[in-house]
Amino acid sequence: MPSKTNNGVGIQVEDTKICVVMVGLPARGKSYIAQLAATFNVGNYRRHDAPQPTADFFDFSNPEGERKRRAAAEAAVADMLAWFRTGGVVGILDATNSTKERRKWVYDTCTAHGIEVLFVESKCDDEKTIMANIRDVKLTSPDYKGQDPEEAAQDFRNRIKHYEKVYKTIDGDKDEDNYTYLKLMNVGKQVIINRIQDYLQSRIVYYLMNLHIRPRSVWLSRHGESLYNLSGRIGGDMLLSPRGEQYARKLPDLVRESVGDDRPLTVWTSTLKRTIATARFLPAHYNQLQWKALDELDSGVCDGLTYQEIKDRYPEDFAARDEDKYNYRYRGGESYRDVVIRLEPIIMELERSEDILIVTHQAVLRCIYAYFMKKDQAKSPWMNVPLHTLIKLTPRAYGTEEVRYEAHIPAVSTWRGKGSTAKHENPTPESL
Ligand SMILES: O=P(O)(O)OC[C@H]1O[C@@](CO)(OP(=O)(O)O)[C@@H](O)[C@@H]1O
Repeated sequence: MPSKTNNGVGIQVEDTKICVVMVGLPARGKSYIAQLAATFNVGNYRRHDAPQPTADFFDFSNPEGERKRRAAAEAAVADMLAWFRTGGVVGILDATNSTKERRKWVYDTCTAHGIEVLFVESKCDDEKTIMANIRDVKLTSPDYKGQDPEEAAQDFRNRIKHYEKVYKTIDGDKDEDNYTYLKLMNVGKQVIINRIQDYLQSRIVYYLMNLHIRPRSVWLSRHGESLYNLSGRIGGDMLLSPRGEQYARKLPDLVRESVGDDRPLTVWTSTLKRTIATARFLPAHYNQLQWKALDELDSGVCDGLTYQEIKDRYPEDFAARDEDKYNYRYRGGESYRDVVIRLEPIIMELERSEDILIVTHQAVLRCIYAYFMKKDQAKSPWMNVPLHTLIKLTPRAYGTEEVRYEAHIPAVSTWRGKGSTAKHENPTPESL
């Protein structure tokens, strides 16, 4: 019997481990979807042996190609199993897994190791989406690095043709009816769900059903420098300093420079004065929404104190927070882990949306940034996120692209190193 544990939101869940196995032809958004957890991308293993193969490598009647692709799949699965043994919970096996034989092998191997399998098939016959994916892959895949874009696109189309010859959709016939699977047709227009059995599987399905693979960007900004930032106090609901006010006035230009004039944008702020004030000069035709879930980490009894005051009044708490900043919960307040959990609806809505600009706070921004950049959430509380900087994140099949726009308006640093109570400390290179 599997044991039961608390999943951090107060719900008892079975101690399950799940391998999400992607299925589908190339250029159907699989790698894009798979960006979102610990991913074992068979292509990355194959590139050790065959860094930039042409399309005929993927011809299923090419024995050399077959052998190398099989070896890559075995290496990826072996590493994934080792990762599960170190405590991993949800792993993604990102490959085409386009034949029944390959799926059976993955299924048998995982279940023999006590790991549940959830197949996620992305089917798509919408030419526009496929072309956009081909363009994206051609621009970002290491397979085509340094190659002529047109030739790369043609070669990639030929590769897809080879896969089409052997590809079998998961059709729920007698061979595959016992599998747990989610089939997403044309980027979620139609969805088929088969044999979803437990809590974790249903959470993954809920999450995947909210994803889309259309191109979009997310812009992130902290509020302008606040009066509390100036005095080194945390939390509160203060207005902006004169330099913070300057940033608010400059933000529309920074946004225009990055977004362009006619692209529609939705702006999300927290419910606190400093983010609302920072967003107030943005064009009136941008939809603006305030989210309680974007409010700054609640510092409970320490709200409004400086780090020195916290250390003087609550020395044990100060030390405990430095010891484990991600899990430490302020008395009467929150931990970073709490913030990550309360951000779930925000992440879900972000995944459903097109272009969004979020004006929020240091702790919240660290968590959102870590999510998109696949950084370890447990390390994110020590990350430096400077004031007066607009960050543009664009999720792509092979990672999220980042561009930063600096307003060149001076602001204090609110970064703090472990053990320090300094008010405006300079960030260390590791924190950047
Ligand atoms: O978790 P640490 O590093 O203490 O930083 C979070 C803190 O960042 C601050 C600034 O120091 O956020 P904010 O951007 O909202 O002003 C504090 O209010 C908040 O408590």
